[in-house]
Order: sequence, then structure tokens, then C-alpha cells
Amino acid sequence: MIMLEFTDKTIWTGRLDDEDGTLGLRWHQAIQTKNFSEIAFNSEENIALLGFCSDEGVRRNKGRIGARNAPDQIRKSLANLPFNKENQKQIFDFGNILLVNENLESAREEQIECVSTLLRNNFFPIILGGGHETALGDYLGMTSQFKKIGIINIDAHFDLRIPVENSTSGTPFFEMAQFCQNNDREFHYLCIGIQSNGNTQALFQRAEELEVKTILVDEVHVDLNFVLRQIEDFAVHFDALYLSLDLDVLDGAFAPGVSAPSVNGLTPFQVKSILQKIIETKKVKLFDVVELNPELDQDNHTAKLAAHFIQEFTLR
Ligand SMILES: N=CN[C@@H](CCC(=O)O)C(=O)O
Ligand SMILES: [Mn+2]
Ligand SMILES: [Mn+2]
Repeated sequence: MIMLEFTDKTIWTGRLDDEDGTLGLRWHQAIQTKNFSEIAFNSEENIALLGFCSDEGVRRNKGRIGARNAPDQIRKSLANLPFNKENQKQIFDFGNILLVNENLESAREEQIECVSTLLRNNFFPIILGGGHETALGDYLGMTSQFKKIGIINIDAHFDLRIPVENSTSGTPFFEMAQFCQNNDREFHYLCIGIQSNGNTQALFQRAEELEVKTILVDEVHVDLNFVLRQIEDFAVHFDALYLSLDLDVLDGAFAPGVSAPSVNGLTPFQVKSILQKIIETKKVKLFDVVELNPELDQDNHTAKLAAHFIQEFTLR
């Protein structure tokens, strides 16, 4: 059963400015497609893109499906971004993990294997979701390589639901907590951008029980610098950070292409400042961007934002 597919070559195409030589380079000219079977250890930390084409978790969570098509849409938005050979890391595209017969659990096994292979070979994985069910496989893949992991999720929602029948886009961080409990690990979860109207009392209570560090969206609006200092304080305790960005943390006016759009959400500048502060810690070992739904997007604004944020992680 084939669950891993190469990226369609026509996706990495775009404008050519040959008259400007290497100063006119764009992503579609710099990207290198790669196969897992030919992976070799990197002496320098290079970027690995990997898509997780799932919205099965969103469907199970009663959301609006479409996120399975997000990885290629994000690639299309990355394709025309400027690429600076001197100041940017090398970028390899490992293609997409696909779900067969809505089997999220099998695809996740493949994902865990891919993520740990990338980390073992000194790649920095940028995983293109998928709904937020993408997060669990990313984190579990990381646990094979790192012991003391801090989890940071920039999201309007805690995603701490208890799985009723199975895993959904609303359960990944609760499942991480369970994994930690069953495997003698500490669970440290910082959630930034939480909407008081986007999470029930039950979820706030579960966050408290699990000692989640919560930064409400209004706290970011009131004092961004204070939030940036809290990020610094959180990061010092860990060897590695797992960072997840759920695009629904952005205000729906900026990011309409998500299953559950926000009102009074963050601005692109606020999210970028938060990401830059987290990147500055030099502890992020994996980044995923999730919940883009291209079917609901307007003029690709949400996909462009995803690309804009990914660009930050490629700078040397
Ligand atoms: N990843 C999903 N998170 C939210 C969705 C909320 C909604 O659909 O309104 C959640 O389950 O809480
Ligand atoms: Mn989420
Ligand atoms: Mn969310």
C-alpha cells in the first residue's frame, strides 16, 4: 500500500527572473525533492518539508473538511517567495503522506517513522498539515530522539479533548499527555492565543489539571512583550521544543481558510513576533503548520500566511 507520494513537479514552478542571476532566486528554483530511501546524514541542519494530507481528524471532530489538500497549496504559496542562498538553509521536499481508506492511525505510524528518520539525519522537519490530528505523530516522532520536550501550541483552542472512540483534530495534546503519563515522561504544554469563547469550561478545567501554561488571546493583545518574556521563561527548561501553529489562532479577517475561524484573533504581526522569539531560543526541533482549508480560503490569504511563517524557519 503506497502512502508516501512524491511532490508533483508542476507545483514547484513560478516566475523566473533570470536577468537578476542568483539574486533573483525563488523557492521553486532552490528546492530539492528527495526520497526517504536515499536519505543520508546532514552535517548541517537542513530543512525537510513533509506533507500530512489528512482531514480525517477534522471530520471526526465535526469540523469542516478540506485540510487534506493543504500541503500542496502551501507549497504553491512558497514557490514564488524569494530565496536567499547566503542566508537560507537548504530545503528538501520529501513529498506527502496520504491516508488510505481514511485510516489516520496507519498514516500516523508512517508519519512517526518519517519524522524520527528526518531528525536522526539532522534535518529540521517542517510538517505541512493536515488538520491538527497532524500534531500527535509529529510529537511521537520527536520522542524517539529527545527526552525533555517542551510543547508550544499557538492556537485558539487547547485541543485537549478526550478521545471518545478515536483520535481527532481536537484530541492530540490530551493524547500527548497520556503518552507522557504511560511512558514516564513529563508533559509540559504552553498554549498561546487561547480564546475564552472557543473552549468550554471542561477544556479549561482539563488544562488546569494538566498544568498547561495558558496565554489568552487578549493577553497577547494587551502586552505582546510580556508574552515574549513568558516564552523565554518556558523555553529555558527544555532540550528541545516541539512547535505547532494552528492557523485558526489568526483573526478570521486574515485567515478565513480554516475549519473554525476566530473573531478577535491574532494579527499576522503578533504571530510572527511570537514565532521569531521561539526561533531565537534555538531549541525548536520540529515545526508544523496545521488546519489550512484551501476550500474555504479567500484569494489564498491563509495559505500565503502559512508560507510567510515557514519562511522564518529557513533563515540561517
Ligand atoms: N482542532 C480543533 N479544535 C477545535 C475546533 C472547535 C470548533 O470546531 O469550533 C476544538 O475541537 O475545540
Ligand atoms: Mn488546533
Ligand atoms: Mn484551533
